[in-house]
Amino acid sequence: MVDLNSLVHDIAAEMAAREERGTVASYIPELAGVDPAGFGIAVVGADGDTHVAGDGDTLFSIQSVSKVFTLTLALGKVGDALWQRVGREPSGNPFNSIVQLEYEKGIPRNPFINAGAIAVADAILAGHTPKVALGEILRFLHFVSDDESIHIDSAVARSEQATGFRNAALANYLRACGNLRNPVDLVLGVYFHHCAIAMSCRQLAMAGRYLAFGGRHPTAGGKVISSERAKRINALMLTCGHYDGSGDFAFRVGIPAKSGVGGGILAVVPGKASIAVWSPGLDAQGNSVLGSAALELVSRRMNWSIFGD
Ligand SMILES: NC(=O)CC[C@H](N)C(=O)O
Repeated sequence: MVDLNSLVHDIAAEMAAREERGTVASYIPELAGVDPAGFGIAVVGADGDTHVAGDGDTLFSIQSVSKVFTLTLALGKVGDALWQRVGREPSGNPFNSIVQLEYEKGIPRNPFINAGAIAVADAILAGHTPKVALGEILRFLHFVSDDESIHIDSAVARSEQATGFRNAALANYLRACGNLRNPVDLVLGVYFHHCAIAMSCRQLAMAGRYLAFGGRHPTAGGKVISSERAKRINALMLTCGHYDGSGDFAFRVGIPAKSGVGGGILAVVPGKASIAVWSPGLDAQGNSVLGSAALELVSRRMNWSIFGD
């Protein structure tokens, strides 16, 4: 049996020595200054044991990883009706692509590309103020991670709000197609702020437990969501969680996971573990280079690919 604690420490040491680290996202000015040397990992197992190594307690911008949590909330609010406004297919296009949205008449391919997540933010906003909607998102994260300290990094939110012209284009196009019910600027405000939530690998791995363990909240008891819904969110993470890199990630790692341009990845091994990794250097698809490499090692050493031993 592989000792998980030594494995995460071995991986952190190996990643610290790697030279090929990718490029830090610079299109959000506030993220451009993040040190590419960072690497963190945290694994929470079915027994509740937590293993953390490297910079696993360093806060980073979770960016698109937040879309897993907003999807969970939106499904809780509107149920399967959400699928009339957002699809469930991999996009095969960059996360901020505009072309497909016009071809497909304002119905985003899936809830994890930007257009889909903006429609999801609209479903959560649903006539509330952005402040109330964001409070709900944060409360959910506090609950699932057992950690009340999780907050929004307002400098990152402001930075993206000032430069997020592509996202504004996507939101306006959704609105033009009747797939946005609230004012564009309010929906974008919710979207930019939930992307700007700061978390550590430890907090993120804790937050992912409900997806790894059949919708259950391991410490509070009871269900966060049904096991059916957890299964389906995991399926979307596998097929769409890494944008146009999702196929390659499934091939190499074989675990449902969601990435963000802050360099974080939340990975869910059903029944076995919730894992978070972070390293800010990205590949051409906007996915963490070392984060993916670390998950590939974990998957191989633990035999955790969902596709077999
Ligand atoms: N892939 C990502 O993490 C993108 C999220 C980022 N906030 C954006 O909208 O561009």
